[in-house]
Amino acid sequence: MNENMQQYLEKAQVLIEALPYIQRFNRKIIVVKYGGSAMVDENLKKRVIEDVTLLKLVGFKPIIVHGGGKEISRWVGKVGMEPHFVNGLRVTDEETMEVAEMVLGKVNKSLVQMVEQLGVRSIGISGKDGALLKVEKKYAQGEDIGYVGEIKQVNAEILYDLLEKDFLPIVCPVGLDDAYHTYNINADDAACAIARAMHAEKLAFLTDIEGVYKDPKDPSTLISELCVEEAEKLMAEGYIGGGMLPKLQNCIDAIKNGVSRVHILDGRIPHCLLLEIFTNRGIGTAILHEKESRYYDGEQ
Ligand SMILES: Nc1ncnc2c1ncn2[C@@H]1O[C@H](COP(=O)(O)OP(=O)(O)O)[C@@H](O)[C@H]1O
Ligand SMILES: CC(=O)N[C@@H](CCC(=O)OP(=O)(O)O)C(=O)O
Repeated sequence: MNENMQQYLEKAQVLIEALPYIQRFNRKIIVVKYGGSAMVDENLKKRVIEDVTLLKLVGFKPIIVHGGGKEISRWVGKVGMEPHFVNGLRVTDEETMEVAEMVLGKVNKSLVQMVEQLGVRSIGISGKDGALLKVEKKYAQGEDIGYVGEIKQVNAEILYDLLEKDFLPIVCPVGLDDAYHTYNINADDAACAIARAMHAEKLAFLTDIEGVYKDPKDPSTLISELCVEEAEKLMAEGYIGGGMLPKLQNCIDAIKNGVSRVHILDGRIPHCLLLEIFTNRGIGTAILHEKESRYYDGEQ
């Protein structure tokens, strides 16, 4: 066999290895939370969008829920204000809300544009559209943090309709309360609530860190599997900080409420989503109901 033929066979082997995973996730809903921290590099952004588009084209039903926290902070700074967070949630006064909605809207349409460019039909909506995300005011440990919303209802039929018509929905985390005021929603909260309401098979958080660390300053402490009990213990003991707090809290919530597989992945690794879904390479941190192997052989 010549060298060329050998290379072709290796490529075919890679493709055929994806078959059990394609069978397993065929027509299944996968919610991808695309964090603002992993959006800063345009090339990586393109890779992420290519991955999600590929998932759509091979028969999965992906939904993107995006953030944009870093970009919001940049613009908040530009208008002369200081960003403030309590437990990973942005303190959102009226002016901050205005900036956040503008920035998130822009991020939303830029992602739609990239998906459309790859030939897949996409619709970008905020939680206001069709009252997708109904909220009530959220407090951070009793503290008033302004227009921050806690999701109390997801009108999932809008997303089912979009999926039915073969669109790739892209959701931005802004919602309405009963009095039709605008609220800022942490994108991890939005992704989790949507995954629960849509009975998603998988929820993947793409962020800018390898996964959950016991000590973020020590790379050898990366945790590849975390059951709910261990995750709750890590949070209670103060090992988790910043934006990882709402993320991990939402991972636990999703797992407890019927989402089968929840992962925190490093969006800085090109094609991390494909690697996680189509191989058993085990990247990032998998959150599990209880201790089990994160791998499956594709025949379950
Ligand atoms: N124990 C921990 N393990 C991993 N990351 C942590 C931990 N504690 C705090 N973090 C921080 O959480 C950040 C991820 O949250 P965030 O910046 O909000 O990302 P995203 O924009 O993707 O939601 C990491 O970059 C890291 O600085
Ligand atoms: C209430 C709250 O914190 N809202 C977030 C919404 C965006 C977000 O969550 O973006 P990332 O996923 O990139 O962090 C914020 O204003 O930053």
